Amino acid sequence: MKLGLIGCGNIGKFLLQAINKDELLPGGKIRSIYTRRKESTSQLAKEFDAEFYGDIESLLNSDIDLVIEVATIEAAEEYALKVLKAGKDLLLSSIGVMADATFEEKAGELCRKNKVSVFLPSGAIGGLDILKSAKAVNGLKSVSLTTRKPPNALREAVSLGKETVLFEGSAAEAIKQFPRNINVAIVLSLAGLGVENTKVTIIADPNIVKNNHLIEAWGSFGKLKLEIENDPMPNNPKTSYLAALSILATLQNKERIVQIG
Ligand SMILES: NC(=O)C1=CN([C@@H]2O[C@H](COP(=O)(O)OP(=O)(O)OC[C@H]3O[C@@H](n4cnc5c(N)ncnc54)[C@H](O)[C@@H]3O)[C@@H](O)[C@H]2O)C=CC1
Ligand SMILES: O=C([O-])CC(=O)C(=O)O
Repeated sequence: MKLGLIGCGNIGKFLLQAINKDELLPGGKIRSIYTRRKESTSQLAKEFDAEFYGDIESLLNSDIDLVIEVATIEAAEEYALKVLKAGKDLLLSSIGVMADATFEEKAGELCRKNKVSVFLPSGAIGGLDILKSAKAVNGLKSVSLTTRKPPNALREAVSLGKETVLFEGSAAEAIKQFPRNINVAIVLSLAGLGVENTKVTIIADPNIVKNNHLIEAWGSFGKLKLEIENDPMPNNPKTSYLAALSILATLQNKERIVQIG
């Protein structure tokens, strides 16, 4: 698998180490990287035997077949469709971009036309397999997500003395107000009841140090209650380590003949 990266912060560096150094994706290599930070990324690219490109067109013209976006929703909005137009598969970490139905439709059209795919990792949560199974017979009735993070992992590091509910509403509204923090709500919506019908609560809790996500759902299958207590990435408390792991796992799974789940 010949891979390109858009963005190279915490998750990007994790992938460089895991794939190019630790060889955790057999036959896979990150060959090309695009960010807007020429100095620091060129240095990183050299260290991990990849090529730095200062513009997206050059990245897309390089010898890669799948692009991993690990930047921001804004970057995903700007570049995702270009990736598909260029005939490359796309893996998105900023899944919030898919909350926009028009964007999702355009991406689908390009995938069909160019015979490419979009991969959406489960990110910092789990339980998507259960929602998908429940939905198979339209038997899913309710899905909610309660995200609880330390204040420094939320927004522009809110400073609060006590537990505070910052948001209650739909996943569609949550991602508008918290584009850096709640991509998980959108992947949950896509697997389940959609962005308008997935309920989200975001709590800043000064008494915790981990990123906590509680998923509750019910339907004709029964009831689901799944709580994840995520260790944060060492250099970015906003991002859970599991989000980075899930990208690597998605790439590993793509190569498997026996598909699990
Ligand atoms: N699906 C999920 O569960 C989760 C998804 N995420 C998504 O992953 C993204 C990356 O996370 P981290 O690596 O921790 O963030 P980070 O802030 O450490 O790194 C982001 C990188 O993207 C680059 N970047 C920003 N805008 C860009 C642009 N327009 N063009 C090119 N590069 C650009 C930055 O220079 C930086 O290198 C987050 O912004 C978030 O959207 C994060 C956590 C969980
Ligand atoms: O990493 C997490 O816990 C969740 C997150 O930031 C997101 O979904 O954007």
